[in-house]
Amino acid sequence: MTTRLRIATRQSALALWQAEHVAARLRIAHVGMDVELVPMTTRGDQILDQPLSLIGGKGLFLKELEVAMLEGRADIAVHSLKDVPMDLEPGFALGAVLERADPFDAFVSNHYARLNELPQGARVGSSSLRRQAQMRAVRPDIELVDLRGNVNTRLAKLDAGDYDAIILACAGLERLGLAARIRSRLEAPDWLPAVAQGAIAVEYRSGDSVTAELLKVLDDAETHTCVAAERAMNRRLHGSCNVPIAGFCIHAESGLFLAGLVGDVSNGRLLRAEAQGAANDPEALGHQVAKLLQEKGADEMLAGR
Ligand SMILES: NCc1[nH]cc(CCC(=O)O)c1CC(=O)O
Repeated sequence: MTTRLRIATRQSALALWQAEHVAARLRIAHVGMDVELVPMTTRGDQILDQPLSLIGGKGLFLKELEVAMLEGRADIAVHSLKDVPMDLEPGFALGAVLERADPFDAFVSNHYARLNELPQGARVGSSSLRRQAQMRAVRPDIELVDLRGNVNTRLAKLDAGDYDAIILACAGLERLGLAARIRSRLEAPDWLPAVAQGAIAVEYRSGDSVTAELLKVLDDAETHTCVAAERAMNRRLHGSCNVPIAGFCIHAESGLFLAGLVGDVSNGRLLRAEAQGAANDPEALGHQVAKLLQEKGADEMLAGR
């Protein structure tokens, strides 16, 4: 039996919380197992002065962790699934998707309780094209200002007075004990989250069947199914980094329900589509919603035409 499992993780407070959470779950599930964190810095963490889309996208947050697994310095890596590219590097797979936390975005401000209370021309910080496009759609008057860095850095910039409000994921704030910063939720169906937002995933070397077996206990089937539909939609719409795409799937009594959205940051135009599908084929539903969006012009919008 494997007695030791090492978890590669980024060193942001959120990443460490998530890795610790997975470690604690593994220790409970596999009594006597020695579970350790292997914290490391990624290129995505180092380059903070440029938009992610220009420096190589979300994969930058995974690379160093994958190298650690290849070199045998770690056995698994823990990620926010929304930061994981639609196609993993060859030789890697997701061994578990944990039960989803609050999937929605949070409106965070020291002066205003909700989006529609913001004065004309207020400054809102977010570097997410998805958040920017939806913001532009509901409030074309808002001045969108770039804001990168980890959750605490972004809150510090808000508190310094650089912004009237910022948009963050509820899940990240809750995990860091910062739920009190959530002034209101930006909820479906009006405002859609990033594909897989709120879900934590565990990556491993796909040949490592021993580790795969150990991870199974962490998997939440319902979350896994929903994020499979969302990620299938995103993959079909093409997976280039940080695109203005949102998607949210729920498991209703009658099956899966997926809502998708593609936006244009320059003018706040949004394309929306939704469909229902069978719970045993989330990919088919994802592809169906992607097709509906493409029929409305998603490809042209995403290509900037
Ligand atoms: N882009 C960074 C990131 N990746 C995952 C989360 C939140 C946690 C989650 O979605 O599981 C965040 C912070 C944010 O968007 O506010």
